[in-house]
Amino acid sequence: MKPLALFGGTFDPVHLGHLSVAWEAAELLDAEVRLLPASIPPHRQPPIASTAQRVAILRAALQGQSRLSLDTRELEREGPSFTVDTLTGLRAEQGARPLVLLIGADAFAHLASWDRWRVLFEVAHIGVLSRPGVSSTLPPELEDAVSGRRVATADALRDCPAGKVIELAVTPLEISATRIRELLAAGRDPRYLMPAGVFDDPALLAPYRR
Ligand SMILES: Nc1ncnc2c1ncn2[C@@H]1O[C@H](COP(=O)(O)OP(=O)(O)OP(=O)(O)O)[C@@H](O)[C@H]1O
Ligand SMILES: O=C(O)c1ccc[n+]([C@@H]2O[C@H](COP(=O)([O-])O)[C@@H](O)[C@H]2O)c1
Repeated sequence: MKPLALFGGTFDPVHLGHLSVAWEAAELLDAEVRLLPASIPPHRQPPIASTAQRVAILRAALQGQSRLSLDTRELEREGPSFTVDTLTGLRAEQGARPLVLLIGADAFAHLASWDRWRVLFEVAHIGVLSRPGVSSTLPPELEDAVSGRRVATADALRDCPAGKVIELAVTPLEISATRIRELLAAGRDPRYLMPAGVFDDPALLAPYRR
């Protein structure tokens, strides 16, 4: 069975960096990949756009392809969107199917601060997406937890449902939602940093314009 990979984020807003790495992860892992917007991201300021606005941008961004889809389960839960709760729910739903949590290298370096973070390895594999300017050196506590779990090939993720860590060397794209918010707030048009469909409806990016 194809692994199911979840790519969580605030997506405030989604950009071509997200979509490109998610697409490459789908290819490298031969997996179904779902983008998983957080309702209340646990470790940052609340998003600028509302949940409905972020979802509308995601839907526009995903049009015209069928490899990446949207999973809105975190938006239906109250309180902070703890990833461990989401993956535990998915594990119950998906049986022994391999699950892969996709995380950018910057977010992965902070994994040891996540809620019940050691449980994550019991419910899913982790796919770490390289990101420009982010070192692969981990804090000692996280390195201890990860060493012994690393695998080099995607095939190794199919042998068991959870517990492995794979580094995915994706094409570096130095795009961030922070930069896109800055450009929009300054009245600029980040047209080629975002998927074309998002610009078809000017209302979609209105929350970020001043
Ligand atoms: N250009 C990129 N390359 C690789 N991973 C990325 C890239 N942009 C975002 N990610 C990863 O996508 C996930 C969701 O990120 P998020 O929605 O916070 O986007 P962001 O661009 O980092 O946003 P912000 O600038 O608001 O912090 C995280 O795991 C993050 O590391
Ligand atoms: O579960 C946690 O404690 C936790 C702490 C920080 C981040 N996360 C998740 O990591 C993903 C990326 O977060 P962010 O803040 O980089 O957009 C998103 O799915 C968050 O819900 C999860």
